[in-house]
Amino acid sequence: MTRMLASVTGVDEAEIALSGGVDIVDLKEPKAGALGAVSTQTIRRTISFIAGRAPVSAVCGDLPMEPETIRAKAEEIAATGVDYVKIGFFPSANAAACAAALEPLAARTKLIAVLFADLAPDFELLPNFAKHRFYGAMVDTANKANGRLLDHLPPERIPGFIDRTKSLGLMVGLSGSLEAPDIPRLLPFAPDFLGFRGALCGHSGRVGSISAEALSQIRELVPEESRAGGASSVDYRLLAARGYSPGTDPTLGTDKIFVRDFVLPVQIGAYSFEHGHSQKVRFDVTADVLQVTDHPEDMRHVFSYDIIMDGIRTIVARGHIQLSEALAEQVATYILENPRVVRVTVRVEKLELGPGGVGVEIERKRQAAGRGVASGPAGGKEQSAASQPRQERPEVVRRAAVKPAVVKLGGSTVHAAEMESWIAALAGSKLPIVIVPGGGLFADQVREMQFRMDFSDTAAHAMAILAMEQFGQIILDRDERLAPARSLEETVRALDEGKVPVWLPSSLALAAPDIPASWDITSDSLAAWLAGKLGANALLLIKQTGAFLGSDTIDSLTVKGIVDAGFAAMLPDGVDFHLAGPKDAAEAGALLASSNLPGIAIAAPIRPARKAG
Ligand SMILES: O=C[C@H](O)COP(=O)(O)O
Repeated sequence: MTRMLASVTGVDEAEIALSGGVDIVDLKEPKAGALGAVSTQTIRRTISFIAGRAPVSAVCGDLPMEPETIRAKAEEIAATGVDYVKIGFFPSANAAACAAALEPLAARTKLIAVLFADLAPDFELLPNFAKHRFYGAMVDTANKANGRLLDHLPPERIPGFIDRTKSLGLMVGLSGSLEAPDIPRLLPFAPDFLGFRGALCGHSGRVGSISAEALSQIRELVPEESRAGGASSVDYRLLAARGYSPGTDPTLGTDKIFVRDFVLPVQIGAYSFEHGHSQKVRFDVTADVLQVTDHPEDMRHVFSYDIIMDGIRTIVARGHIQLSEALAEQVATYILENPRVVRVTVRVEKLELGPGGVGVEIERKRQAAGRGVASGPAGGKEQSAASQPRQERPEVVRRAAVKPAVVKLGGSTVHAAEMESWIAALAGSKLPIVIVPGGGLFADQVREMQFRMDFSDTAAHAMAILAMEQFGQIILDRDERLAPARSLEETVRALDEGKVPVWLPSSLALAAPDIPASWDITSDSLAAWLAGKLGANALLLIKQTGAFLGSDTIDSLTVKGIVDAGFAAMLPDGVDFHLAGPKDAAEAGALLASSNLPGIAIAAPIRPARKAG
């Protein structure tokens, strides 16, 4: 859930912020620069007034990037007892040294590094902040007269910043002259908080005073975490402005929100001559959006067309796309993730392949049940596992002392340099894990032989499972802390003995009635299946690609082919799903040794309530 941070100058404005339900009260003097500091006396008085009703942060000021200057000021601010200390990192060769100088303080106070979108922020500093035990990082703007955050950091670059910061275990925030229309554009990227000052001051501007009315408008656009123990005070009809619409008013109709003639340079095409450069592509999108009121007055009541354009930009920024159909499908999936959208038409047109345009137009609708993005059977040839009665977990699992995470190591890493580091990281995990080997190159050979020798999917499925065992033997061969596990009993025993079990799937998987013999079911789905059998807390898929984002969903990952077609239906409810790619290998060892999973968390699919039993 994204929290709301409000920058205030002292007790008076803190009172307005608290009354307005702000999640984090941030002390800052706007007249003294981008990160103008207030006096330590003001900080202490404000902390005393707030009395624990909300966390308090305070900024250190626009300081020169000198390690000793930064450290001394941060110590002074921390001594007031604030919950978070925000430190500005302006462009400097000393930035890394400044981060290092703060490590002793970071060990006892939550430090948040502030980078500036309008000052060419160096995101390569993010691993430094993590290394020196910072608590979080955020982006703000330094020159408040020079535009908003999105003017300097375009929407398509934000998911990468957020995902990388989160993957380093840092809290992540966005701010920088944010205004009401920016909020529905930024919430889909799931930052931990959005920071505001200017938008809270109404017409008086950020050096004026914050107003209760302006703050209330912003508050209603950032979904409020339901207060512990109390019912959420939020009117869910208003949450619809950001797509939070558990139950919109059925008496109201739909609006058509459209984007027309939106032309972008896109790397697209299956032909070799279409690779290595971009071509103009025109997008026409029309979304049927559930109304939340028939008297729209402001951003709380509308679905922003910016969300459509940001989604297209974000998808296009991921890299080369083979087919117009795949691009259209990804755009439709992204837009349908917003629960208020009930139908979307997407037209993708290449403009440079001839005198006219060529392309595709698709229409996709939301499934009526539950108005969620139904993730029904993933198109497997047989009945999907999700629709089959769940089998009871064996006694040995129910009695197991630990609930592991299941980690699938992609077989395509078998020839990659980082495979060794992945295996070492997994073998050294303090988090109880079970490794599921991918089929990778061995499974590719099965597909090729099936094409040449024309044997059945059933035979191919069995051979692909044996392919997983072949890669499993390679993994086992690399580290003595690993142990083979063919049954649930062997898996639990290995965990109890402090070993890391490597699942050799043929015994269990070939006998399982709820695993269809289909190419829709690969090691992704089998890892999800095992997670269900073991009652795992989490499932991590380690991929040889990094072409995914925290804003991805299981549906979008399926469309992109990053998870297999059966995965959505096979993933059990309640299992946290994570994805990691090559860039996560470097930090994986440290994270696993500290019982953390590498990679990024992917939102659980919205599923119609499953029938009990
Ligand atoms: O982090 C919060 C900042 O104080 C935001 O201030 P601003 O909205 O005026 O850029």
